[in-house]
Amino acid sequence: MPARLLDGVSLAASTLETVSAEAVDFAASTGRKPCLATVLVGDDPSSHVYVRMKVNRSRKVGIDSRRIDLPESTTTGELLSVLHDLSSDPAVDAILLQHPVPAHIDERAAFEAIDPRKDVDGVTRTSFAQMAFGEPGFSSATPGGIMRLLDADNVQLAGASAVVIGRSPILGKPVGMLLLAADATVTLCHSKTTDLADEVRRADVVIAAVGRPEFIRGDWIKPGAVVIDAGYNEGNIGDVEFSAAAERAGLITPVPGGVGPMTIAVLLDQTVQAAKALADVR
Ligand SMILES: NC(=O)c1ccc[n+]([C@@H]2O[C@H](COP(=O)([O-])OP(=O)(O)OC[C@H]3O[C@@H](n4cnc5c(N)ncnc54)[C@H](OP(=O)(O)O)[C@@H]3O)[C@@H](O)[C@H]2O)c1
Ligand SMILES: Nc1nc(=O)c2c([nH]1)NC[C@@H]1CN(c3ccc(C(=O)N[C@@H](CCC(=O)O)C(=O)O)cc3)CN21
Repeated sequence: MPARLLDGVSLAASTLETVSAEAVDFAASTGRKPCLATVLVGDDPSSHVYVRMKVNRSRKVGIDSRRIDLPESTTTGELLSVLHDLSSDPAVDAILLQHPVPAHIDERAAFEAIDPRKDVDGVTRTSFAQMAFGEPGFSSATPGGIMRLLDADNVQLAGASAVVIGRSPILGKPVGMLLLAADATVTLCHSKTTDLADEVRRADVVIAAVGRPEFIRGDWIKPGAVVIDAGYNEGNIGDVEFSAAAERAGLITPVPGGVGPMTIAVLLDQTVQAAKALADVR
């Protein structure tokens, strides 16, 4: 029996209705809109597309954005200085540094230059620790979106075997922590994993976060499994071989229309939460 679809478009739309109402309330009480700064280093065309989507969506829900595009040749020191300035700028509530940065930049140092109170993309070690310990704080945007999708469909995670393919700092690793905090038995796979097919075959919940089109084969999927495809590759193609996987899965996210819209919804939700929290202490 073919899988049911997990609809990220409608969950994102309902989330953003609430976010938009909160942004209006914030503006009414402070006289300004919440403000998200996006920082992009280099000229990767798909990164520009993602940032543009985030900026457009912000505007629609009543969030201002400040776009900072830096050249490929930017040094770690220059990037840290931009991020420190944004962190101390009272007109900025939230900061997103687009991953990946060029290889010559120390990405971890850059993420740590973001004030954790403005870390709405959940990339600092403070946010990571909060996710790992199940404490309140900002989730990484995509992992947070994945958890909300699972929750909206009442997917049982306690005791489930969850297999994550990918361990990037913005996706695989933090989603692993959130699944663990939800009492799943978690396996994180990566490029050195010896038998990926074998790991995936055991999974009740599969999270694909590799960045390779249709890399996860449909016939690896355990019948009835929940398949979350976070991959977003050239041509709007996910990391899962969708049509074959949908024949076996119980529940599956489409690409587009699954995880992507939820990433932006969580980012903007957390932007309004950051603005409110900062306004209280300023
Ligand atoms: N929809 C959204 O909102 C959203 C958000 C973020 C990312 N994405 C998409 O998700 C995908 C992953 O993004 P990312 O930023 O996490 O990518 P990334 O930083 O390039 O990380 C990719 C991960 O996949 C692993 N990997 C690579 N080749 C592998 C192989 N042959 N077998 C097993 N694992 C392998 C890597 O392992 P090593 O660590 O060993 O190198 C790494 O951990 C991309 O398609 C990206 O566009 C979508
Ligand atoms: N720091 C950081 N945080 C991120 O969340 C992030 C990055 N970096 N780098 C790039 C990836 C890719 N991301 C995204 C975010 C949203 C969509 C998205 O909304 N996709 C829609 C399709 C929209 C369209 O193509 O028109 C979808 O339905 O999947 C895709 C990729 C977010 N990403």
